[in-house]
Amino acid sequence: MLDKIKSFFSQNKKNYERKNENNNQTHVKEEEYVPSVFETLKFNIQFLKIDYLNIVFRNIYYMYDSYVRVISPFILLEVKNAIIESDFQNMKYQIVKFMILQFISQILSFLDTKVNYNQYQETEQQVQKSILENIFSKDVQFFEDHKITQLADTLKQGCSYIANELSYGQIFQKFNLAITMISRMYFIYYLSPYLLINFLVTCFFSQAIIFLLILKIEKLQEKQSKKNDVFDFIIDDILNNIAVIKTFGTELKESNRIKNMILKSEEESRQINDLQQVSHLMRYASSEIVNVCLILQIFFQIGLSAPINQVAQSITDIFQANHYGFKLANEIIRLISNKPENYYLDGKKQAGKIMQLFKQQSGIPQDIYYDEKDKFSGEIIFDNVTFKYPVSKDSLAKANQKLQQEDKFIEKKEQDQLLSKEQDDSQNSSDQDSDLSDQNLQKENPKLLELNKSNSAFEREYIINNLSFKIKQGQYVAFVGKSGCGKSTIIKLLQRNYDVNSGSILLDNQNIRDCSIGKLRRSIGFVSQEPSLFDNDIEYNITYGSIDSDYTEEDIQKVCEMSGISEFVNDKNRFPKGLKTLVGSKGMKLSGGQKQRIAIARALMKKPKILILDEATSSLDAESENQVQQQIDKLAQKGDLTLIVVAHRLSTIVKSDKIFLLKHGEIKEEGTHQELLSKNGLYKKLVHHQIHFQEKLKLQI
Ligand SMILES: Nc1ncnc2c1ncn2[C@@H]1O[C@H](COP(=O)(O)OP(=O)(O)OP(=O)(O)O)[C@@H](O)[C@H]1O
Repeated sequence: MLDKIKSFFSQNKKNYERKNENNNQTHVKEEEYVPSVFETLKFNIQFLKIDYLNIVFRNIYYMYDSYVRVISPFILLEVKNAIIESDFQNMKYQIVKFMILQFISQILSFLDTKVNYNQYQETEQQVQKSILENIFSKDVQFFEDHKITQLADTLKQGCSYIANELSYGQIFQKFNLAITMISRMYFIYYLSPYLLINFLVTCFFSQAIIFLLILKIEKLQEKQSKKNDVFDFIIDDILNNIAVIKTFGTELKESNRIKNMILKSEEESRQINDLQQVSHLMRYASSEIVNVCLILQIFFQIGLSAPINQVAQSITDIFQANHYGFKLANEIIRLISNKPENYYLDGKKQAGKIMQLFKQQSGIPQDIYYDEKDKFSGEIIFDNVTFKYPVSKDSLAKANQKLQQEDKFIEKKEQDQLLSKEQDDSQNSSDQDSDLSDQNLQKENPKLLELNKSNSAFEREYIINNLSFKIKQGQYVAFVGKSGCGKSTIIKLLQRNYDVNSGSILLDNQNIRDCSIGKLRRSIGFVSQEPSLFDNDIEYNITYGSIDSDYTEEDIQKVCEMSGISEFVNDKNRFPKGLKTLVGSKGMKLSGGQKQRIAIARALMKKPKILILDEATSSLDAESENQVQQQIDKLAQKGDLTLIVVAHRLSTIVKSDKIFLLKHGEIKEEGTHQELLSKNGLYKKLVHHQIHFQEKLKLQI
């Protein structure tokens, strides 16, 4: 029988695996970390804010409640005996005692719910704050390795999980449940020790069968939850790229992709549902079987000598105990089984995700508290810098997934050979084989690549090679070069998004590795090619750059003039609300040029010492670009700001003090526009190329 059940499961498993072979997952999920119960407890406890009054109250309540639970069946038995013996005085006394005990219990229970709720909320807020601070402390590499939706998920679900685990209710309720279970068992023992033995044996036997079913359900649920993560990721990707989907008219393609995923997951849900129904049925049936066994025993052992109403009451109490007996049997079976990871699996996984988040140390320490006034003056030195991008976890996971698939393929080949040899015994061998392949996938594969270990599969090429240059304070410099030559990488290194592999970057002669990252970031104003705006009004976005709200109306007007915002925001027809106009999600209600100007204003509000414009005017039309350029030139003339411009359109940088021409991460030429032209080198070629291209365009028009 057991073999049949096993082979039914293994057949299902094989079908399931076969159906999933064609499911190409675009997103690779990190291995889940499942901590032990003790680890989880140790981790959770750090968030516990101890409120002694609260603990004392809850302790009293649960002690009292446990006492009532223990004593109640005995009082009711007393009442019955009093009725039988016609001792009405005692009967009245027992009934009043019982009612008072229950009444106090209800009042305490009401107060307890209130106290517990407050405790839960406080803990949840505390956990939220800690997780958020932890996320803020991560460096850029971390966010390249993690999906934002998954982080948001961890933040939301993790908080409620920990808060729930830590609410005193949970801790004491478990204690309370244990006392109740023991007291009920004692009551049955009090009636007859044989009754207790029968009760425990039948409970354990039925629970063992149900446990097997639950294991299967949990495994399926785990697989489904992994699929759901991929599904969430794809939905997120689709929504983020909705404009692309609309432009390419690929709605049907995407909806088919989702439909296929839903169909596959529906199949799994159906399997889970079927198994759950069987398990419910078994649970119900086993409970009834236990009851019948016990009733029979009562009639044959106690019933013959005891009055009928005492037997009836015993049966009622035993039915109640039945429920607790099942619980106890289930927990014990789970603990003694070799599958401890299935014990409170969901909760532990939640804890595991948060623990991983806390364990991962940020490569570059991120200090979020700093002195606003402490800024660099703006002198920059790159001294023999080399750099290559670190290997991302995603590419590592993808490579490892490939290795695992290769292993699985070899494994399958071996299995097929085995199967053809042992055709007679095919069901049993397929069962073992599928188990084997699953275990092999999970066990540590020595071939799997590890992060931070050099491996030819991941050798990245150097993007920056022995780069040295100096930018004086207040200088206006530009970086030019072909796409992919490393211009933006230099900017990222200057902001210490990544650490250099060798050499050093100095600001005011201080290595940026040795100074606070807060000071560095507050000294630099940065405008990227595609600025990201907050879903709020224009003013909020502009003033976002000012940390301590230390600005006046004039400051706002000044940066609006400088960045060319005044020009469009004063148009009362199109912007009736002026600076209070909402920009929409990601600034979608504004044109590319308008967004760009807001980003420039935001960077200027920060009062930086170094302003970096990375292709910042590329999305502006010729007229707007010219206007913004004039403002940039004015800023540069003032000389109190070091200005670094990355530009493709060379016309925008002719006025710069120095131009660096890059090729493969190396400076090939440097000097002013005129100096470089007279060199007759790469820069001149680039200029000629652009002039030629523009003239060609004009002719076509
Ligand atoms: N986060 C990253 N991880 C891995 N490689 C990267 C990353 N960012 C950029 N690269 C690679 O580094 C190289 C230099 O990129 P970079 O953005 O610095 O070029 P660029 O000169 O600014 O190009 P463009 O003018 O097109 O913006 C490119 O080959 C690019 O693919």
